[in-house]
This record gives sequence, C-alpha cells and structure tokens, in this order.
Amino acid sequence: MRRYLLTVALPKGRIFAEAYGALKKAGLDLPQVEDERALLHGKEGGVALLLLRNKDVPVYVDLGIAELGVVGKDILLDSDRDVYEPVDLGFGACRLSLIRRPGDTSPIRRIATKYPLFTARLLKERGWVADVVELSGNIELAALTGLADAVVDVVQTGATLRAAGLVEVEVLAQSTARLIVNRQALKLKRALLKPLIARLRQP
Ligand SMILES: Nc1ncnc2c1ncn2[C@@H]1O[C@H](COP(=O)(O)OP(=O)(O)OP(=O)(O)O)[C@@H](O)[C@H]1O
Ligand SMILES: O=P(O)(O)OC[C@H]1O[C@H](OP(=O)(O)OP(=O)(O)O)[C@H](O)[C@@H]1O
Repeated sequence: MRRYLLTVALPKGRIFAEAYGALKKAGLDLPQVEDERALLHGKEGGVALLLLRNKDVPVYVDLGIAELGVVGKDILLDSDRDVYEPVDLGFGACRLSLIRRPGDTSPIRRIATKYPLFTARLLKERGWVADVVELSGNIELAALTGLADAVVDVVQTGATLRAAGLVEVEVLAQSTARLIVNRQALKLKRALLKPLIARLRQP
C-alpha cells in the first residue's frame, strides 16, 4: 500500500469539475486527472485522488480511506455514515422533491426513489404507511407508468418533470455540495485540514 500525505474522495460526474476546482483554488495540490477511467491518482507522499460514485464518497471518508471528500447534501441525507460536514461549497444546487401525476391525491401506498433511507425517514416522520421501492435511475418513469403513486427525486431546473408531465408536489430538502472530513483525521491531520477548511469557507 502506498502512503499519501492526504487522500481526497471526489465523485465522478456532474460535480467533479467544480469540486476539483474549489479544492485547487483553496491551495490543495491535487494530482492531474489525465484519464478519468483511472480510479486512483497521485504520487506517493503527495495528495491522492480517488474517483468514486457519489454514494461511495461518505463510505470512504467515514472509514478513513480518504481524509476528505466532496459530495451532495442529497447523498448525505440518504447516508447512515458519520462524517464531519464543515463547509457548504454552494455549487451543485438542487432539491429533493415529492413528485406525482397531476391531480393525483390518492393515498401514497408505493413510493419509488434513488434515496431509500431519506424516503423511509420521511414516511416515518409523517406517519405515512407506504412501501419504498428503490430504483437506480429515470425515477420519473415510476410515476408515469404507475409503478409507484409518487416518487422522491432530484429536481434542478424542472425540465425533466415538465417533459414527463409530472408535478412537484413538495420540496422536501435543498441540496448543495458539501466538504466532508473524517472525524479522526480532523484531529490527526489538523495542521493540514484546518487551514484548508478555513480557506474553503471563504466566499
Ligand atoms: N439535475 C441534477 N440531477 C442529479 N443530481 C444533481 C442535479 N443537479 C445537481 N445535482 C447534484 O449533483 C450530484 C451528482 O450528480 P450526478 O448526476 O453526477 O450523479 P448520479 O449520476 O446521480 O450518481 P452516480 O454516482 O450513481 O452515477 C447529486 O448528488 C446532486 O447533489
Ligand atoms: O430538474 P432537472 O434539471 O431536469 O434535473 C433533474 C433530473 O436530473 C437527474 O437525472 P440524471 O440526469 O442524473 O439521470 P438519472 O435519472 O439516471 O439519475 C434527476 O434524477 C432528474 O431526473
């Protein structure tokens, strides 16, 4: 196993470029990503970069493989991982919403989502009795086809909803990208992490 000064977990996809740019701007000497298919970047003794799926970022940070990472609040709201969340980075803004077919006021018995923990918590808080069906993409299709009476999904511009002819019944949570830090690393690598957190907090 190679040893690194610091290991950073970033999600591939939508927020990668802004996350990478924000950390670089804050002075972190991130390795260049020449080939996005490569999953681990960086030289021994320097900063290592792990390219992950969104959901896996809190897992790597909680278990201490990476000392820090960037991930959407939506993912944290659906995660049971315990990480320190010191900075709201502001980009990647979207919301988690309850979506239904227009005019459908029937009781919700089945709800489809990519966010099963968040949705189960919502049901519990509201005392709603419904089955949560976990899907991995194109969630709106579940409401369109009748697979579910409602879905919980990400809305950004609303274009996908409009195209599907569905309605946003309620905004359940707002989301932006967050810096997350391993709790133990915050103590052990304080000299490295504290100034970085302070710089990322600056607008
Ligand atoms: N329109 C949007 N759709 C989905 N996520 C969005 C959107 N706008 C902003 N986001 C934010 O960007 C993050 C990353 O989204 P991205 O589409 O890259 O991931 P994904 O394809 O949903 O996940 P996976 O890692 O499983 O491929 C989301 O977790 C969310 O915080
Ligand atoms: O409000 P909008 O700007 O239209 O964005 C919201 C859409 O974007 C996401 O899908 P994504 O493209 O990530 O595909 P997925 O359904 O496979 O996750 C999300 O699941 C919505 O479908």
